[in-house]
Amino acid sequence: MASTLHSFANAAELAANLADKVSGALTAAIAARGEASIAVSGGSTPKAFFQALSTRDIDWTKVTITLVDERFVPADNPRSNHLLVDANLLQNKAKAARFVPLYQPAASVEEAAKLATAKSAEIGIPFDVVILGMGGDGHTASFFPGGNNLSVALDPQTPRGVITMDAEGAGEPRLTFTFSALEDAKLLILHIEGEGKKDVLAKAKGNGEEAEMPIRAILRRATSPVEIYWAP
Ligand SMILES: O=C1O[C@H](COP(=O)(O)O)[C@@H](O)[C@H](O)[C@H]1O
Repeated sequence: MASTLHSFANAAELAANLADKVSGALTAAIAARGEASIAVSGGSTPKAFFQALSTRDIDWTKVTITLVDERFVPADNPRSNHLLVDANLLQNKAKAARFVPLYQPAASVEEAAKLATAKSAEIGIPFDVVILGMGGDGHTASFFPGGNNLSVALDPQTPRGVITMDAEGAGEPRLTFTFSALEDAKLLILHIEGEGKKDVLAKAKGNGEEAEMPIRAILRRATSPVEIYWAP
């Protein structure tokens, strides 16, 4: 599917424009179905966008928020994506939203993935909005190059749900939605910032294996168009 690049002068401008775009999509979903869903990424990039979105005038009581991926750490761990969402998105008007975490306090990450799959199955499909990030190694969600479960994660036949991922570049064991759960979002965004990530994106758009740069799976095979939001 095609991708479109939206470039902004700076991160603040990007955050405001992306918050407007997402707010419009969530509001339209609520008008059409009475509810809306959004899966967001963690990492360092989305903070300003989360803060902008949290102030938007949406009927947040009808919005379910989840994560595209998470570390297998509890929500009070500084590396938790849940913590980032709590501190920056589940604030202001967005405090009224429902949050479905991927981390579950289970004995193993495999057990947590099963529990997260069951809990997230209650969210309507496809997601109304998915916001992906991208690492400098070309990973997105927790689709890491060299990941032990990468081929399963990227296989379009793998059912929607949450699976585990171990990879050298990942730090902790990870929980991630599968490609099949993310690729058909009604609004599919790739949010990246910095010249370095623009270079990584250009490389990902070139020839090469998906396993080498898993973002390629999204750029090449997502059934929804990919809206790329970039600022220096
Ligand atoms: O590990 C992760 O990293 C990516 C990118 O993070 P960033 O710090 O470079 O913005 C993120 O999209 C993913 O959700 C997160 O778990």
